[in-house]
Amino acid sequence: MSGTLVLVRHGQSEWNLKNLFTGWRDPDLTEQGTREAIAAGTKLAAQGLRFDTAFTSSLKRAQDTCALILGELKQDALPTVRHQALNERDYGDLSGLNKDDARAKWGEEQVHIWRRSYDVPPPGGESLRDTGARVWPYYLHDIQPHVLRGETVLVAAHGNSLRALIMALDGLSGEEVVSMELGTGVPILYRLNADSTVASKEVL
Ligand SMILES: O=C(O)[C@H](O)COP(=O)(O)O
Repeated sequence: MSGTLVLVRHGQSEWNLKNLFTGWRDPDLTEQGTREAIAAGTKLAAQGLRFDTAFTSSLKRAQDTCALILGELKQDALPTVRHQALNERDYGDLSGLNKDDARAKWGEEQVHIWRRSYDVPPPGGESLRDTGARVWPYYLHDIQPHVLRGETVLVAAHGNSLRALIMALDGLSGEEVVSMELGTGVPILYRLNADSTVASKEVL
């Protein structure tokens, strides 16, 4: 057995609440989102976890989630690496649009394809495959080595950047990833084998 990898999608953001496509836009957490991040930290503390390293994106909602989790663990001073490779999928021209308005304009099915398919990008934005093409190399080069050294590593990021990472960790196909949904502030705990394969996965 090697180390532990904890993935957490940020808590509810102001734009999640307003039902807007967000992507690389940078809204704050809502009060509920703040509570969700703190609750994630409480759950991780109850597991007896202590982090050795933390990674987050260049966007506030993930950074604040990361800091709130570390605060719950009394690990506020833990150095945290921020990198845009972990940012949300770029929603391109959909960014800032209301999701229901988009469904009214382009149809339920088209919007679902843009939101959940593996390889169809929203107009001017990234497909999940495009997102994975930046997330996975960053994971392999910058994050995985810490886990393989036996560390406990936190990654606080976004719905689709984490879907891309989980797709690769779990070996899911492009069809299988369509039905994967990640809740805000729900920690997913992976233990890895020394050969980097997944030993266990638990949704907390
Ligand atoms: O960028 C966004 O709008 C959300 O963070 C994720 O949105 P989705 O669930 O529509 O992919």
